[in-house]
Amino acid sequence: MKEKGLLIVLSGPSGVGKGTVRKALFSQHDTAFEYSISMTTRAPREGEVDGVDYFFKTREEFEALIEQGKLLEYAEFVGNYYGTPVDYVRETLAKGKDVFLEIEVQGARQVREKFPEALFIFLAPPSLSELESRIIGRGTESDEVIANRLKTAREEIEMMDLYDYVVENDTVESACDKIKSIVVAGHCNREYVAKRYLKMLEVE
Ligand SMILES: Nc1nc2c(ncn2[C@@H]2O[C@H](COP(=O)(O)OP(=O)(O)O)[C@@H](O)[C@H]2O)c(=O)[nH]1
Ligand SMILES: Nc1ncnc2c1ncn2[C@@H]1O[C@H](COP(=O)(O)OP(=O)(O)O)[C@@H](O)[C@H]1O
Repeated sequence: MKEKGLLIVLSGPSGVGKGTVRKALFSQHDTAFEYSISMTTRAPREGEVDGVDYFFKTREEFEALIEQGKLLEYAEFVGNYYGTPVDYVRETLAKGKDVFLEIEVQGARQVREKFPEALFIFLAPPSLSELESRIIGRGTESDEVIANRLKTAREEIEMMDLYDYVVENDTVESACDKIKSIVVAGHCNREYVAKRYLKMLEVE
């Protein structure tokens, strides 16, 4: 029987480039993991498609999903809910496929508790001033929101030590390469641990 797939969690502070790196990863043909499309109550942006970018839900629908235990994790971020559909994740892992989550840090902490065997990757900015430039450069927020995001980002960065790996988002291309290498290493480690156990069983 094929072994269960690996759950990969990419997280990091707001504005570090999680969405950008995730989109770049999934535009590459040799990316062998499956992206788990999140649920959200935020309104679709221009060009976003329901069931492709997100599953767009009303607050009532989202709260019903929480009550029914349909979410592996969820968090409220800048006034909207975001969450990961648990059935998709479990079914895909059971098929032996790797599943990739791109989520903010509160959600990642919940996954850590429920799926301690997942591979946790923290995307870090080259510096705080670079993070500030990226948040400002995105041009989507007011000065007040930017100041708030930066304060939150400092707190989010402090959560870095909960992760297995830190990847610096220097260039998008190099961040993608590093993430792929970590996933390969994650598989090798699991194989190594499984083989060691098998050996132990033979001895006993
Ligand atoms: N906890 C959690 N966070 C999510 C999920 N999906 C997306 N996010 C995060 O929600 C934040 C806001 O995403 P979005 O509204 O698309 O705006 P962005 O700031 O342009 O990426 C980002 O930090 C995403 O990583 C999810 O399923 N769960
Ligand atoms: N490696 C990078 N170098 C320069 N700018 C980047 C890089 N990665 C992302 N950005 C830019 O930083 C901003 C924030 O990226 P985004 O993907 O929206 O972050 P997040 O999803 O973590 O909130 C965007 O304007 C994006 O184009």
